[in-house]
Amino acid sequence: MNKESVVLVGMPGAGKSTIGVLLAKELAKDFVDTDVLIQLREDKTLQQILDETDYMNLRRIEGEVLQDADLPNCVIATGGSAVYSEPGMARMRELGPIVFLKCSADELRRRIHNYETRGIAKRPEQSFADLFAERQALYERYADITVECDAKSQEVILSELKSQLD
Ligand SMILES: Nc1ncnc2c1ncn2[C@@H]1O[C@H](COP(=O)(O)OP(=O)(O)O)[C@@H](O)[C@H]1O
Ligand SMILES: O=C(O)C1=C[C@@H](OP(=O)(O)O)[C@@H](O)[C@H](O)C1
Ligand SMILES: [Mg+2]
Repeated sequence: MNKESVVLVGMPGAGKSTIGVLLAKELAKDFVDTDVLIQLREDKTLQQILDETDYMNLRRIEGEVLQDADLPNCVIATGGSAVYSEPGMARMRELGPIVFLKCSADELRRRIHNYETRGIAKRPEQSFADLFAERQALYERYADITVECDAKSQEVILSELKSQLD
């Protein structure tokens, strides 16, 4: 049996957590959301971590969680800021292919209306457009597979993703 994992990366709102669960079910793999691993390890919500410290601390913790990940045979939904940790992403690559769920800025704005309060690990004054541009390059750098997700149902994305994995 193939014990490889599949790692999903992309902007907040790209669908990593929701598509990840569906993909895990279809591939008969476990599902892990690294945001949940961070919260369990810290015994705090992501928002609490951001409120009590800062975005760099959240990124640091996320990097450690990714580096320590022992997650064979899983679909792994990472947080949008996972790509700031080079060692964390190196560990993800050991576990399996990295899939970039790619959405345009307009599509993300349609899906997510609470960018200021959603707990994004960004500089306080950083605009969404600036964050989008900065991150795009990082997702592209790490992606083995890219799935364009604009204006597609979750079912269509899932089937395109599965055929690219085959
Ligand atoms: N293909 C899609 N089309 C429209 N909305 C979607 C799609 N995929 C996910 N969503 C919605 O976008 C929001 C963010 O999804 P989520 O899986 O939490 O993203 P992420 O984990 O990448 O931040 C959710 O409300 C989800 O239902
Ligand atoms: O992009 C980000 O900076 C973040 C995205 C969140 O995950 P999702 O991408 O699943 O929303 C979560 O990891 C954290 O709040 C920071
Ligand atoms: Mg998520």
